[in-house]
Amino acid sequence: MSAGKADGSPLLSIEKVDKSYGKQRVLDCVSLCIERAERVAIMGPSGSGKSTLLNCLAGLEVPDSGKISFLGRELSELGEAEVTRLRRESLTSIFQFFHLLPTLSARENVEFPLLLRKDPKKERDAKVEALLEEVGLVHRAEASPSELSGGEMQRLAIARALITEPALILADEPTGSLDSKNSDRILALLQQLTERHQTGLLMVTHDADASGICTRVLQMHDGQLKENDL
Ligand SMILES: Nc1ncnc2c1ncn2[C@@H]1O[C@H](COP(=O)(O)OP(=O)(O)OP(=O)(O)O)[C@@H](O)[C@H]1O
Repeated sequence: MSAGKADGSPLLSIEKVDKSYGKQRVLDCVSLCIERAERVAIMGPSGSGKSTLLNCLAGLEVPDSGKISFLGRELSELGEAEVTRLRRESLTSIFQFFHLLPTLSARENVEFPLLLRKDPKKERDAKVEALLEEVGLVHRAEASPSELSGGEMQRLAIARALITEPALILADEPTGSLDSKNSDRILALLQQLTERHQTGLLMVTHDADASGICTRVLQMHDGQLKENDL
């Protein structure tokens, strides 16, 4: 079970986070609180700081000041190994260009996070099979990622992101490289699976349809985050 899931702290708490590259302030006093199983979209112009915020949340960038807590645990107080484990198991990501492992089959890509934490084979097989079924890819389980369509690759990436039952999925333009039919299918799947598994979703997107599956939509402008009136 994911650390801290049972206590009363919010899923994610961001308090007054600042980040600059040289003289450019990219995140300007960003604060945000996300409750468990909430789906939140961040929209805003190119260069406004959206990916930088996601990178800070994923532990890939370190804010200059401010506080980020995930399930009550402050990221800056965790060691590198713990942040890596968090990203692998509790706070997983999906991306515009999927980031699948090209030398592994579809099934092995989904299984990989469970192998890393040494789950027994029987459990791994059952979980992988169930998730491949949920994303409609059982028939493509032995294919390599390069043999899959863009929509199939993103469905596989979603299965891999969900296999460890994370508390939060970070999604950076998850429909950015898909046509509208595949994009609709991915969004429906993301909504359905995050609801079913009670997984939080924080999505950066330019796509109004994508933000439509979220319960809250925020706007980023010049490094500042503002809530939309829906
Ligand atoms: N590692 C870096 N070093 C220097 N500047 C950076 C770095 N990463 C991002 N930036 C700059 O910070 C600003 C914000 O970038 P960021 O990628 O967060 O924007 P974004 O809102 O995600 O944009 P897009 O919608 O185009 O992906 C941009 O001006 C970018 O050039």
